[in-house]
Amino acid sequence: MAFHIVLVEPEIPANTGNISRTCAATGTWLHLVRPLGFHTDDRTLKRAGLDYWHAVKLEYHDSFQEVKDKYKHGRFLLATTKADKLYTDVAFQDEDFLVFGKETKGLSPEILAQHPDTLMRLPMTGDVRSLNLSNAAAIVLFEGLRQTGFQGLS
Ligand SMILES: C[S@@+](CC[C@H](N)C(=O)[O-])C[C@H]1O[C@@H](n2cnc3c(N)ncnc32)[C@H](O)[C@@H]1O
Repeated sequence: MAFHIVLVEPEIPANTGNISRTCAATGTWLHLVRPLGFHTDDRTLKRAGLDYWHAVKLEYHDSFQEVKDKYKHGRFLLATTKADKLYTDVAFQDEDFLVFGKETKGLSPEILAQHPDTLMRLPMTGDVRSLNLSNAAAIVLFEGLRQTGFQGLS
């Protein structure tokens, strides 16, 4: 049993590398939806993931729809600055799919419209448009892990 992180068309290799390390440390699946803004042998990607890539449960997909078709019974929770609901008000469940958008544009209006009831946002103040992708993913994932009693190894 584990959470799933879905990155839709990620562009910056260091962000995906950081998230891969977080996934490896927590037993979380990582789903990368193409097109990716980097080659999978990118040095920055590898460096950010350190030598933990072998421990990542990794899948590639050609579209977000492909993820949904494969995991028909999955619950997809979408992180977006455009949500009303705070991520801390979500009751996370083991096996949830936590979905994040690309660095420049976020999730498309079409994808957001498919899941109007499961959008969540991280609170922000000031003129900042958004948080860094890998920070947003880690914050949401660890809230889900906290709620579901993840203890890790001592
Ligand atoms: C760098 S942000 C995308 C910024 C994009 N300009 C936008 O406005 O959506 C990359 C991804 O991180 C997540 N993210 C960043 N900040 C967030 C926030 N405050 N609330 C929810 N998700 C956030 C979202 O999934 C977003 O698609």
